[in-house]
Amino acid sequence: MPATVTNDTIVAIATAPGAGGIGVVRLSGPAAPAIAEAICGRSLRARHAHHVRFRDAAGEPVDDGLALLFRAPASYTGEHVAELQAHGSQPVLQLLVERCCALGARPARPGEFSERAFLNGRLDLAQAEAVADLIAAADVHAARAARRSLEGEFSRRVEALAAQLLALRVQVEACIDFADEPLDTLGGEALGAALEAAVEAMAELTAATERGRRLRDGLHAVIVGPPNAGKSSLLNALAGSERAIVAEVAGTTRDLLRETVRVDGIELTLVDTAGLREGGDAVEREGMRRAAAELARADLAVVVLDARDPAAGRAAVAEALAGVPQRLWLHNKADLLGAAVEPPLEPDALRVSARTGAGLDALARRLRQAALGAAPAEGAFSARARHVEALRRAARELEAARVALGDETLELAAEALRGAHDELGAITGRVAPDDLLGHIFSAFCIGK
Ligand SMILES: Nc1nc2c(c(=O)[nH]1)N(C=O)[C@@H](CNc1ccc(C(=O)N[C@@H](CCC(=O)O)C(=O)O)cc1)CN2
Ligand SMILES: Nc1nc2c(ncn2[C@@H]2O[C@H](COP(=O)(O)OP(=O)(O)OP(=O)(O)O)[C@@H](O)[C@H]2O)c(=O)[nH]1
Ligand SMILES: [Mg+2]
Repeated sequence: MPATVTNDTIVAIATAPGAGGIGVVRLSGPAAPAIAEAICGRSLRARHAHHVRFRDAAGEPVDDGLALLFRAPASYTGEHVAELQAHGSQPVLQLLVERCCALGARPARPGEFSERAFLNGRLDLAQAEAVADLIAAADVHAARAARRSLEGEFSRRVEALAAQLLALRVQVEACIDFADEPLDTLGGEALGAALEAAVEAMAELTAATERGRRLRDGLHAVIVGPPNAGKSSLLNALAGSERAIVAEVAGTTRDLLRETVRVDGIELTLVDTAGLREGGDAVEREGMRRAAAELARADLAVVVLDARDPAAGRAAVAEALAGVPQRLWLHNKADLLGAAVEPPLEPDALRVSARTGAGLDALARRLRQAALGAAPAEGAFSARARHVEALRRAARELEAARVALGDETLELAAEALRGAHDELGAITGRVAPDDLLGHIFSAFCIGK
């Protein structure tokens, strides 16, 4: 664990900027009690609310409010913490911060309170990230999920898997010590079974973490299809306003158009793209290139075809779809279908009309399913792309361990298992390089 200087005392306004009913200045560090007591002009009993006058250097009252003292280690950061709860006036709060600094505190960096909570073992890294995600949550679903991660739901699952991997490492290391004997006689079969179980647990946790990541970041869905199929019309229908230009001529959309829309409580980044077809002028070809690049990063491709001739555009998009994790096929302009000539619909496709709105409810449900996966949202925890990536790397290491075990190259298996174990450690911060911590905490707001 990286050691940091925590013999200094930090201070920041903990409440949001702007005028408010109440505003809180928070101090953390060894001098927090003395600084707060100097400003309040009296001693403070830990975990008691005192109604006091906050005074400046000249003894003039700055404001009256409540003072709270938390003695280490029973505080958010694990250090001495003091709070001056004043009226929510920015000038008053700034005066109080300046006074704290004159008395020996220094302004906190973004996320520094939570960083200290992490460094003092009050929160692990995934929990500290969940604090920031809770604060930034866009809706109650995301907030509830962040709350579960803050409570340690995600961390416990990561740690359970890490314990499984540790047990495997111990077994493999033990076998290495008896390298002269064949693996069979050393319980190689049980080892293989334990590794399979870990692979399965890893896959399960990765899927749940993916869902948690989508709860936090939303689903990145890219609308693609042949020109004129109604992609821009669909974006407008889902966004509820005329964001994109719609026109009868094919090749209307050239550039990417991004919209954040909420569908059924899920945040979606929807991206409208240029229609894909052979040929086109230079601008249109650039548009198609951008569409393909956007697709390569998508969670979901929403493929829009013309319901009257769905086969027509399919070939043009097929190539671009390779590698996209999920696809949703739409036959748009259903309103133009005469009942008698309906072309058959493939099993997973939806028939919609961006013009009349028909089928858009069903589409919303499918988008929600795509975002959350098949599992219900109950019990969902929030997670970040960083966590998903670490789990993916861990899964690759496990795969390498499986191959190595099959080859009876136990040193390689041990090495791969160690790699997988360390990846999990980086999620909770058990193994955390300094630059990772700096990266994570600097994205917090000041005062958190
Ligand atoms: N006024 C105020 N409200 C706040 C915070 C705060 O710092 N100040 N929080 C800050 O983010 C959150 C609450 N988080 C907190 C976490 C731990 C402790 C604390 O004193 N923990 C001790 C005692 C445990 C107990 O008695 O429950 C400990 O863990 O040992 C306080 C607040 C949200 N609301
Ligand atoms: N009848 C009917 N017309 C539609 C529907 N959706 C789109 N259109 C019409 O189809 C034409 C093309 O729509 P756009 O939304 O611009 O199609 P696009 O796929 O974005 O086209 P490009 O940007 O050129 O690739 C317009 O004239 C729309 O009004 C629909 O559901 N029903
Ligand atoms: Mg368009």
